[in-house]
Amino acid sequence: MTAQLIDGKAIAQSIRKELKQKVADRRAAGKRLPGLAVILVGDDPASQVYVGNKRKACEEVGYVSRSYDMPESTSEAELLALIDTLNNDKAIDGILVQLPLPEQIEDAKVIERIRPDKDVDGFHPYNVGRLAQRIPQLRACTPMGIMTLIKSTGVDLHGLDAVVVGASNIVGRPMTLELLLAGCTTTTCHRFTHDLQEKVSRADLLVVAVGKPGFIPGDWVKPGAIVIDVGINRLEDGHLVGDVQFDVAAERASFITPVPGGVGPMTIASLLENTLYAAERYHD
Ligand SMILES: Nc1nc(=O)c2c([nH]1)NC[C@@H]1CN(c3ccc(C(=O)N[C@@H](CCC(=O)O)C(=O)O)cc3)C=[N+]21
Ligand SMILES: [Mg+2]
Repeated sequence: MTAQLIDGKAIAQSIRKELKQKVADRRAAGKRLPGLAVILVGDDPASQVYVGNKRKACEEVGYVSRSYDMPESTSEAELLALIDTLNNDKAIDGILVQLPLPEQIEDAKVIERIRPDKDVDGFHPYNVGRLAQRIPQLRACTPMGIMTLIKSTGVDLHGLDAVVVGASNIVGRPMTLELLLAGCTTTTCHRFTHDLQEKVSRADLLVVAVGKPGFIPGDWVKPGAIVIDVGINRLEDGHLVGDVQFDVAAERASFITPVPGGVGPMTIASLLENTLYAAERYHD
């Protein structure tokens, strides 16, 4: 392998260490602990793993972590009522509603009900709009964590051709906005894109978030490119793999993220950063 691994697990760990110190400083100054409410509706096993990791990370850094587990049958009105309560709760700086939600609940309605100053996922149209207008406040966690990973390489991003594969509201779109803000020339690819290989193979910086194991063949990667793999796909044998064919891509890339231990832990680190930001900027 010629690429350098970007160790998301280690970088996330060092962010948590810094946050833990900041929480200790707050405590010493007689300030309140940051508080995060994590809501899980239903019993999707992957969601349970992610939410468990978020709650654990919260406790590690010393935040108040409140958990709400609601049944699959929860109505939209019941979930909105809980959000209203948490919106008015002075001990809560951030509210995270784990996606996907059961089909009787409209995601957009729930996201828009969360007060923008408690939207630590950065999914509310207010916060997305702030990023689009290059005055970000709370930023979507996965793209924010990826920017931290990319910055750790020390590579100057100005003028790089960046290609994002995937255009979801939670990763692809805000990712493109982040890269644009950082000075890249951005291309966003999606299900209607013609000649994906041609786009991917001219990327100096490639971010893939499609959720299909090995979707991008390694030999599409431009020699020297930075490759960020957001996919977390569990194979039948229990193995986790990304959206990029890792072994071949790692022979060509300059830097590459592993799966697991790349983007996933950074998503959680960014959530914790956002929660402290919300406390300090909006609620102190
Ligand atoms: N409202 C909301 N906010 C989210 O941020 C959100 C969400 N909904 N729904 C689902 C996605 C996915 N996501 C992950 C978080 C941590 C890992 C993570 O910890 N990954 C570990 C491995 C985890 C494993 O073993 O499966 C790693 O990559 O090393 C992965 C994925 C947050 N998401
Ligand atoms: Mg992720």
